[in-house]
Amino acid sequence: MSTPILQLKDVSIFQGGSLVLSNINLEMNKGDFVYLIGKTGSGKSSFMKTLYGDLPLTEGEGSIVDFDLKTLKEKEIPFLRRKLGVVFQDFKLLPDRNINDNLLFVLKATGWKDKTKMTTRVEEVLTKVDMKTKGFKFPHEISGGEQQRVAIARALLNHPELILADEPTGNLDPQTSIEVMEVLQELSKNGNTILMATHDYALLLKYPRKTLKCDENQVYEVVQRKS
Ligand SMILES: Nc1ncnc2c1ncn2[C@@H]1O[C@H](COP(=O)(O)OP(=O)(O)OP(=O)(O)O)[C@@H](O)[C@H]1O
Repeated sequence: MSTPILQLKDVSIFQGGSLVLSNINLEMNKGDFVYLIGKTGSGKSSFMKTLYGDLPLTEGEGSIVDFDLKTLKEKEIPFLRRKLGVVFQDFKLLPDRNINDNLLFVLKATGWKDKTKMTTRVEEVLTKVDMKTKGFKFPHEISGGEQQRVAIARALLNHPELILADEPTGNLDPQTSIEVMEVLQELSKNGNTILMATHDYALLLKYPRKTLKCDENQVYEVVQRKS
């Protein structure tokens, strides 16, 4: 059997010396889709930050895309991030360049050299999120939902083994949230592995998947009934 993409054993997460979450146990394998839910301040972002190396893992055991989170060194973090696709609530596109150049910038920064291959890859990921015809536009010239789709395309550039989406629909209206969710569902159907933090319960009901809830410093699985 192949090793899990993500494995957490008895992990506790701290912020500024205070316990945020304790006794987290989670295993994710290729193709899994898992939601992380919980109220504001319950620890979802701290959980995500631990996974992409922004918050050190000090208690428990954790491995992610073949990196050991407990022994992760500062200089390994860029290599970890290359195997992850991280999507944030606020898109984080560079405002001073168009969509194509936003994506090319990431490819250059991650070591791509061949111009033709780079252009092809940008087209491929923009096609996946249905944004191929808008690559010439600047971020301020497209809607919030479109910006988030571009941010998802950017996350896909280096064929991530795991996509971490932290409140990807947090800034979007309900209809646009569904459009972004459809993109994530399609990626999931095609074998991508996705962990998504959200407080949007309407999405959970519409797209039921395994759900972990952060509450009162604990993380536990919520059983959803499929209708
Ligand atoms: N840099 C920090 N230093 C100290 N405490 C922090 C820091 N960041 C977050 N916290 C605290 O950790 C707890 C969890 O915060 P976190 O941002 O992980 O929650 P969240 O569930 O993601 O909330 P939200 O939905 O508002 O983003 C909160 O009590 C918060 O005040």
